[in-house]
Amino acid sequence: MTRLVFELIRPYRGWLAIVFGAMLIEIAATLAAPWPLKLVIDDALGNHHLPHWLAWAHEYGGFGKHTLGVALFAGAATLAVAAIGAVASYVDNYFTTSVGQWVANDLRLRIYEHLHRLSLRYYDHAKIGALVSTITTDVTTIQNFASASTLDIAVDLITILFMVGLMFWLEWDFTLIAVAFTPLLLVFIFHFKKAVKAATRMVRVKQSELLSIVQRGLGSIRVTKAFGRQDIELARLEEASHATVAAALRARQIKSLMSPVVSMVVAICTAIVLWKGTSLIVAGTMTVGALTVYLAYLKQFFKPVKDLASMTSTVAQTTVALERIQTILSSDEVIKERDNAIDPGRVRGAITFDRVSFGYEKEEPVLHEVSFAIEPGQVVGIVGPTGSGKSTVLSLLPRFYDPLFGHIRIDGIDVVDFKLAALRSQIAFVLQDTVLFHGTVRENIAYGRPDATDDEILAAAKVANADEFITRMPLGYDSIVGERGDTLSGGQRQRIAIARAVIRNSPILVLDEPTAALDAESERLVIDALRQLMKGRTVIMIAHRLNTLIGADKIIVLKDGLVAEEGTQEELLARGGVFAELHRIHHQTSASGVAAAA
Ligand SMILES: Nc1ncnc2c1ncn2[C@@H]1O[C@H](COP(=O)(O)OP(=O)(O)OP(=O)(O)O)[C@@H](O)[C@H]1O
Repeated sequence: MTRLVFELIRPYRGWLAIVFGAMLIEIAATLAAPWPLKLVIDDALGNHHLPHWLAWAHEYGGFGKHTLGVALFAGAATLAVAAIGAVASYVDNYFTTSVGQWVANDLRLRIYEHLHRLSLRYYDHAKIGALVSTITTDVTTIQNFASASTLDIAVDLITILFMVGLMFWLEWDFTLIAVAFTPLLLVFIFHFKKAVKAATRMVRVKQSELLSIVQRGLGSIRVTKAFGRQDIELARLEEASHATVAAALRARQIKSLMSPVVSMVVAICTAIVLWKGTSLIVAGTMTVGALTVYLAYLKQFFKPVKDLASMTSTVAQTTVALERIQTILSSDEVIKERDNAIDPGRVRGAITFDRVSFGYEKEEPVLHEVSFAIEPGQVVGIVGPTGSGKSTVLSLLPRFYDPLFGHIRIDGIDVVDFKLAALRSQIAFVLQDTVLFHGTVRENIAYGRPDATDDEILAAAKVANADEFITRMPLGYDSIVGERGDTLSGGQRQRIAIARAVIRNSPILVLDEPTAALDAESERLVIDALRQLMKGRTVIMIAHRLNTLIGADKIIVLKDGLVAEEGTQEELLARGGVFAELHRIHHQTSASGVAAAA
């Protein structure tokens, strides 16, 4: 974690040096502030002359030659000290805020970039709400800390040291009594730090859970409404919200003890100083001015101590935030690219699976030694009962996951030897349910290739049978779709997805039953568009409904993660195995469906 902190602040060390300089000046100003008061009490009102160490001031405008001259000097000194302190404080604030903002910016980008590099395996377990919470709240906590307290702790410690030094110089024995309670305070603060940290961590965990629940609940609002289960969602939120309140109150309870304890210690020390100081003045061994400086210091001496005490909670929050960020950054479930990875340019599209075994969890294999070969330009259907591993086979091809054993090759090159971007650019997807991003239709089509020209986008939409409905939209290609944009029908979304794939122009096309959710008319339009898209490409398509195996040259039948059969439709039917059985069930259900409808 320390490494992370150093990495984060390294680019800003110049600014931090300025901040540190400004803070030292502030400390000097703080230490100097009570001295003019001492001058007024001891020298203006007392012996009417500046002390000998200020003799130089006699030369200037009569400062110090008479009572009011001393007072004038004290006044001028107060102003000068305040002005220097104010400038230093401005510089300090300006640069610390900048450091805070930029550190937060760097962190956000770094986490988001890392999240994008993580493999889908990571997201099988991760809670998106918690990740959102880290990239927003935890980063803001660090930003606030960096802006407000980065060097405050160091400065507080330095101030305390200097003050104790000066107090010893003024009256050492007296100081010993005054600060005798401080170690007790430090022990107290140290012990509380641990409790505060644990409580803070719990608060953040509960807050993240809250966000996850809201995110999940709103994400599935259609289902919730359809089943009228708002009460369950509300109850879930209520429970999490109560847990958050309980955790926050527990943390508050611990933190609330800090301030009163410190205040009591301050009061005890001040009482001792007042009592002992007065007796010293009466005995003539101490001046009234010295006691004033002493009391001012004592007040200021406990301010940093108090700050440090209250900072324990800020420090705890920051440490917890850093821990949570570090957990994300250190998760290395990344699909790794080899150092000597290659970009072979456009492939021809030959695909081989060579004894590929895979499981989402190591102990639960989903694919067992799956082997098959696909020629460039072939159309291959993958069929099999539900849960047999069809989608899994497809997600291994672009390396969403890596196989546990075996090799997947494209044009004879192992997919792990490709540069990731090069590998993925060879493959276009049209899936069952297409996600449209918030943006124009144009941008959504160009998502397949951001540098596509308007003409290319138009041509792709035409091939995808999408141009006709897009031009009928009020703003045509500039209509906003996706989240909170115009809603499109399932068939229209699929045709935009096909246009996306057309524009990507990849040699390999992966279809995961893109017509599954469509009515007959939309299905006809989409299949028509797909036929156009499939021309000249290697196509792997998953088919749950066997009639969607449009013009497949070959069918691979999976069962329980094994390749059960392979061949053309005719061959497989003739064989009377798994495929023939699926075919029989399929026709039976279609027939009974037709009978029921009749
Ligand atoms: N992300 C995941 N994490 C853990 N297990 C998974 C994950 N995705 C799928 N599985 C499991 O892997 C097995 C194969 O799933 P897969 O989705 O590949 O089958 P499928 O043949 O495509 O099924 P369907 O026809 O229902 O879509 C199933 O047992 C499934 O529960």
